[in-house]
Amino acid sequence: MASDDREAPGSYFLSQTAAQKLDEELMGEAYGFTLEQLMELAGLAVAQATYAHYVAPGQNSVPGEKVNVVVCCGPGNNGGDGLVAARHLHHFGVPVSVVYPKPGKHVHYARLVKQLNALDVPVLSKLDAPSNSHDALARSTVLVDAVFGFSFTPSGPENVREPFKTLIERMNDYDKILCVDIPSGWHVEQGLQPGTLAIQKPDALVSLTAPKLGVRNFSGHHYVGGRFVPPRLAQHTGLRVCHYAVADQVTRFHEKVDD
Ligand SMILES: NC(=O)C1=CN([C@@H]2O[C@H](COP(=O)(O)OP(=O)(O)OC[C@H]3O[C@@H](n4cnc5c(N)ncnc54)[C@H](O)[C@@H]3O)[C@@H](O)[C@H]2O)[C@@H](O)CC1
Ligand SMILES: [K+]
Repeated sequence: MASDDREAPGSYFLSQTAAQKLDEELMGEAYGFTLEQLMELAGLAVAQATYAHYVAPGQNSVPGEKVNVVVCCGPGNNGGDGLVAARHLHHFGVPVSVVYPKPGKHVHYARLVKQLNALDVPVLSKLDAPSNSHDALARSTVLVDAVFGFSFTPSGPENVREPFKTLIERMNDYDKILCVDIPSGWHVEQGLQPGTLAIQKPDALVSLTAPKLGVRNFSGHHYVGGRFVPPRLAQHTGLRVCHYAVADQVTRFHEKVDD
């Protein structure tokens, strides 16, 4: 963290309302971003974190093991981030496919799928659980969880509706899961709720713009991406923005949680 960031007042964490409001401000009159721009930067950050965490030589990649990435996408903008990430991972040379059981209606999602089709990145409607856990390929499959983000609201005892209920159940068979913005099914402000269907054991997380209150006690590998918040907006909303190295789109979040 840069010293001037450390001295800034405010919180590292966003409530659900604050996250939605920040988005609106970024895309409003004063700051002039478009959703497509923010999604592209968010998805690029997710691809960079996935590459750094599972593919690049280092402590989390096994030498000689071939990584396959499956990006599981939901119907909203969290799913859109996943579609963008899949395209960048393909360009990074990583074998990648997409599971997209219920495409969202916004025209931009259709464009993102078209871009994946043009690269022959498979876009499938369901995730098949690994048939043989001893199989080397199954072991090296990494999942990117882009099913639900900060707009997820539990719907009663059956907190996730189909087809995402089945998808999340299947995803829980894997242990290398990197979550986009918040683990799917978690309460945005209260985190994993006992007895609910959700990603149970996320290995890594890329919080976008800033971590949400629900991941305050997240104990896995925590990254932050979405490098687009103007300092003036951060100051005005009381948000502490993480420091990024010169050309990086992601940074590690390992601040002592003291606010
Ligand atoms: N400024 C930022 O941080 C940015 C955030 N973006 C992404 O946008 C996300 C928020 O996107 P959205 O507001 O579109 O919402 P989400 O992607 O969080 O999900 C909304 C969708 O999930 C469905 N849904 C909600 N609850 C459900 C339930 N219980 N069972 C089944 N389906 C359910 C809704 O019908 C809706 O289609 C963020 O988390 C982030 O990933 C980026 O795309 C752009 C920039
Ligand atoms: K998610």
